[in-house]
Amino acid sequence: MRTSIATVSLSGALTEKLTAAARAGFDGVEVFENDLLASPLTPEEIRARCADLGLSIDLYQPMRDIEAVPPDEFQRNLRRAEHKFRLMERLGADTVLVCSSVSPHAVDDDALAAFQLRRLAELADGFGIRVAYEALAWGRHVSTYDHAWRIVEAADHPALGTCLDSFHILARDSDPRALEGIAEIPGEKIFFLQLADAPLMAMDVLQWSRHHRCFPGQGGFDIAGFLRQVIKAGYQGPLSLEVFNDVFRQAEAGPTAVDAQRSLLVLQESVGLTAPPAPVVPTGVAFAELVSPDVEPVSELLAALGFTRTARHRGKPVDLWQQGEARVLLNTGPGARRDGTQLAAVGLESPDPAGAAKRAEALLAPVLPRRRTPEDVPLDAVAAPDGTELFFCATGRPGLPDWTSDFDPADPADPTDPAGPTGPTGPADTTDPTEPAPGGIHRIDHLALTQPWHQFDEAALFHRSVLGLGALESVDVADPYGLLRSRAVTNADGSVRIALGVGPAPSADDGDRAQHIALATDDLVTAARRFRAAGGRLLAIPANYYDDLAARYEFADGELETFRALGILYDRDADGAFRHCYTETIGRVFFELVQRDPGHRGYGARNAPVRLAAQHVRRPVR
Ligand SMILES: O=C(O)c1ccc(O)c(O)c1
Ligand SMILES: [Mg+2]
Repeated sequence: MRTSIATVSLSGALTEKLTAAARAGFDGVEVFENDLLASPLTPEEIRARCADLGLSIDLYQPMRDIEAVPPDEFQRNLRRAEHKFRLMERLGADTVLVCSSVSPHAVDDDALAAFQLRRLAELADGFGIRVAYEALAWGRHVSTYDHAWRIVEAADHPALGTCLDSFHILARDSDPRALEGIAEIPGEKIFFLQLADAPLMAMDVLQWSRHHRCFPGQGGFDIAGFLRQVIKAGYQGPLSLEVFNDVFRQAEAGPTAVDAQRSLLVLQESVGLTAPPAPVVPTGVAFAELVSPDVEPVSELLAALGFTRTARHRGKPVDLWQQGEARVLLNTGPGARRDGTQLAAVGLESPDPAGAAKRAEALLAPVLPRRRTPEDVPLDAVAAPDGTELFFCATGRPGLPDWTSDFDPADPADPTDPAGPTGPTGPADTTDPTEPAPGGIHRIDHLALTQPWHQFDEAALFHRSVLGLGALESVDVADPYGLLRSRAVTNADGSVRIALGVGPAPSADDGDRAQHIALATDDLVTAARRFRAAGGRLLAIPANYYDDLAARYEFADGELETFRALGILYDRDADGAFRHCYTETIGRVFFELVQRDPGHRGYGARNAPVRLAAQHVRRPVR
């Protein structure tokens, strides 16, 4: 179906909004009156700009407080409407949205509302304009779609139809049975369809609508179920996004428009209107790639964690550090000095790397060049919204490009290999790095990626739709200097877990942009002791935390004291326990050691405030 977006959904001046919408592939726009009023362009110039960009103006909106008013006031409303119809003629817009009245002068009289809307439609018809009547969820007398439709039906004029807005409908009643009436409306009388999702919240509906709408798939409403009813009705018009959102108002229009278009691509797929390449769900984490100008401290940290430097990239300053199935690439190339230490790329084990990249491309993810240099193995990779590069990997699978082919085993005898095979801390370790010692690390448990403040919802939708991961509920975590939101996306067996976070506020502070790599062990106490014995420093946790743990859970003799001594945090639910501890932070990055009971699906969210406070203690005061 055609796609459209309301200018109110994007930030910037009208021309910036239009450009962003066109670039993201929208077919049309709803011009919001305020955007037009504030524009230095004449209506004719706006019309021409839209035409140049290949955008139709699908709706002009809103017209307010028209119907069910005393006759003299209605006359003034008609005069106001006529002005707007002339404006729309100049603009080349043929449909106007009329919201149900919120005026204290409006009376509760459907017959009067129908009569006056019919008069308005007669006037509009003379200009070749159609009127789409929408029930605002907080309308004074008309607040439901079925009520608005009854009035439109009673008015019975070809230039009068209804506008369905998913927010107003689902915010009032999301029971699937309440939506069945939509399919009963003749499709040609649904003049317009506005789509918006929203997180489920208990708050005043007007505030909810004006500040918290989001794109389909980013909130808690069943937009697909709603859309199925609209399609059943026979609606033929555009799918138009109308999203009032405080974050999107501030964020750059270009990426927001892409996020918006992606939401519609996914929505259309979910109701069977389109069939893009299917998601190829990743089956594991092949590697995490750090870029760092600080090769020594990072190498020392990896070595203390029990990693062995097993290989080096043939063409680039990239080392592979390995332990069990956990692989960390340490890239000290040119980008490192510019960006400091950060997690720049993630290798995801993929059953079909090329298919995964096709899916990503179809959903507007930026596809990265397959080869960085002519010698490199061609790898499929895309950029996530935060810029993290996602490589679709086929590690050790014959017949498919294997990233490990770009690496040569580290050679202990090679005098040009300054770090030596185990890094600067020690001699060659002759044990097999794929066989972790007791208390060793088996694999990457999860990756935690802090998103730019305005891309949290986009990131969750991206990882779900592009990668086919499932999203858990978002959790709020108190940080001493603000609130952190976190939402995990995972595959079904938990072999890929990514915790997406967003920091308290826009800030240049590395701590607020922290990323971490959580490493799985079967024996955290031993792992923590070994790390310490190898010179590693664990994040110290306050004694108060352990007093609280003692109150909440029963521990075996001495266990709590051991946790206290090592800085081990503990959480438990019906699915088992989660034990974890943290290393110090280098640049944006720290490591977590995790011992997860098999059924446990959490990330220690309950402990996060304590961990965050402890990390702040170690950072300079602002
Ligand atoms: O919040 C509002 O006033 C408003 C205006 C126009 C709409 O289409 C809408 O859904 C809400
Ligand atoms: Mg609306």
